[in-house]
Amino acid sequence: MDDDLQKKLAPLRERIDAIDAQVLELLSERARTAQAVGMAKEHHAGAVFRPEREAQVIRRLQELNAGPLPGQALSAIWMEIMSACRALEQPARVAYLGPQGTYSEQAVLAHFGHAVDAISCGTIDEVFRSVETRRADFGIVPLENSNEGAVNRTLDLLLSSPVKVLGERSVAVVQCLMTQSGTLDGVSVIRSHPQSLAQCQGWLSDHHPELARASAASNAEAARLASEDPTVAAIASEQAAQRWGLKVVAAGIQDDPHNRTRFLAIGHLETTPSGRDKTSLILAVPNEAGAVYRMLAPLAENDVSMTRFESRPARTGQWEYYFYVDIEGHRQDPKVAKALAALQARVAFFKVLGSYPVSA
Ligand SMILES: O=C(O)C(=O)C[C@]1(C(=O)O)C=C[C@@H](O)C=C1
Repeated sequence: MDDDLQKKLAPLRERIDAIDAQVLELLSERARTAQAVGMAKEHHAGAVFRPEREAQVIRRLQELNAGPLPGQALSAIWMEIMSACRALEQPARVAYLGPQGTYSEQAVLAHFGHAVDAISCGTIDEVFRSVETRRADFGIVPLENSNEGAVNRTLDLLLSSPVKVLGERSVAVVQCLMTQSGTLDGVSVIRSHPQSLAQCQGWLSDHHPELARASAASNAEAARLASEDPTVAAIASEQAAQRWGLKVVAAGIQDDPHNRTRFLAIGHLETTPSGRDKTSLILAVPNEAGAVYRMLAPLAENDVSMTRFESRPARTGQWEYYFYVDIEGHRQDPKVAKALAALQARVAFFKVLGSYPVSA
């Protein structure tokens, strides 16, 4: 390194070393305090994971932040700090739709941090079952993709399962084309999950119309197959490329650059209000004129905003539907409680999936 630069860097790096020592001291102090919280909770049989508290910690720091670190960086750092502190109290077991390297795994890490026991499941049903049987404390399930719409299996299982929704997490989908060599030489087929192939079909037709496309059980599985066969290219996340030792040929090849998938965190917890929450419901009304309008009137009358409305056939063969509705606010907020009480009195089916903090 050039001498002048060395001279300038040495004192700055010394300063960084000193600051890191201070940060470490404070982090250790924070961790000891979290352990004390853990002991108090154990004494009172309180839950270790408190989603509303974690949301408040991050929102407060976002407000205090004067830069230069961007808010997103702060959230990611503090998520990991809380994850590590939480694990000192008790490590969370989180079931997700595997294998490793899927966007579901990314959602686990973004929502709970890295200090968790992540349990890879083969199907969305298995994620629910793991939580129901308490093999896992929590689960992460895909709910909807901004291009492809709702994940119907998740909607159906939310209807039948006793688990609660306790959080949401949106993950940017950045599809990458990857091979063993980092080129497409000798490649004859591109493999991925059908939904991912659909999300990249414009790019594939423009750039590689000559290559066959074949489906795989998941993107991560496609990456695994590519790691074993030089004639296979996979479309998957960058994490999957790392996991399977593949090189990225092209990144961000999805046709919609804003493509995102929203996941739900499920478990047995009831959250308390965090100050900015939403509530997810499933409703059904008799199949008659004006029924949906009447069903929703209590929301408007109580000034409660609806942020999502999705229907799913009830499979009675009668053209009846279940409605999946998200509203702003926590079920314990007075105006939400009032709206829900009025709503419940008017519908044929009423289920509160959960109230939980709006994700940052
Ligand atoms: O405040 C608590 O209840 C804690 O256990 C501490 C803490 C944290 O590290 O800040 C850790 C885990 C909880 O999910 C929430 C917050």
